[in-house]
Amino acid sequence: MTATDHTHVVVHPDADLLARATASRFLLALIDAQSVTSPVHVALTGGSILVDTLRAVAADPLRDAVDWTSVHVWWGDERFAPQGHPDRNDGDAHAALFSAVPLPPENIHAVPGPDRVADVAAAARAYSEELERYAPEGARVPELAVVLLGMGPDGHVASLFPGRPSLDVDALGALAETDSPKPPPERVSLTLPTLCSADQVWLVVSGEGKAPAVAAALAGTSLPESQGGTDDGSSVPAGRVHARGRTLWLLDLPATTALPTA
Ligand SMILES: O=C1O[C@H](COP(=O)(O)O)[C@@H](O)[C@H](O)[C@H]1O
Repeated sequence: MTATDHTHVVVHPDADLLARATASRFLLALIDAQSVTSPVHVALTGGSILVDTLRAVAADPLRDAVDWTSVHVWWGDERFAPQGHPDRNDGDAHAALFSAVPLPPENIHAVPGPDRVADVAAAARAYSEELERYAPEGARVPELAVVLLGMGPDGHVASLFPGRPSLDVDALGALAETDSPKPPPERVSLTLPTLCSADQVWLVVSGEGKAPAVAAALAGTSLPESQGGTDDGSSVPAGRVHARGRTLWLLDLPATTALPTA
């Protein structure tokens, strides 16, 4: 199903197939990107289906066709917690994937936690500086080949939540969220323009609980306040992410149940 010229919706029967198909698609995208450029920058986030996808990447034989030494991993968002804290997104990704592939530790760009910087604002500043260090001459952020995003039932992506001022930050880089409606409250997120600067953004969403947010995002509308939305007609955050190249919605069947039937 095609939603617009650059936004495409792909539906898989269940969450397991969604994770495995997304994993193979991701590995092919890396192999493809490596045929024309090096290094290749990607951004990951947390969330249940994303971790299952990373586990499927580790189990996919295609992983051996990737030159992991030229892959750089960034975080779409990270919770402001010390290294090794269970709240952090990077711990899950390490267990699911990084421990299984020859990705050099220096290519994994972790967001600093309270064990390394004074506060969440300093963490966001440090991450923006790190992004700029890897950006092409004159740019603020690296060229992200693929950004993998999960989505919350309220339509949030990375740590950009409905109705929060962080959604309107128009600078490239990272921002500090100090009052996330989903715990923990302090997080660092890539800004919306940074997500949209990627060549491809893939929104990977599973489960009926997220179906209303999928439908709202694809229609460009809000959710009711009772579902964590703003009820003001503006698009849920996920619906505001449009990649420079292709935006892919990768869904399982239950996540499509609120979409209008063709
Ligand atoms: O808080 C977060 O939530 C979203 C979605 O998580 P899920 O468990 O409902 O799939 C995630 O994508 C984001 O990175 C994370 O920090």
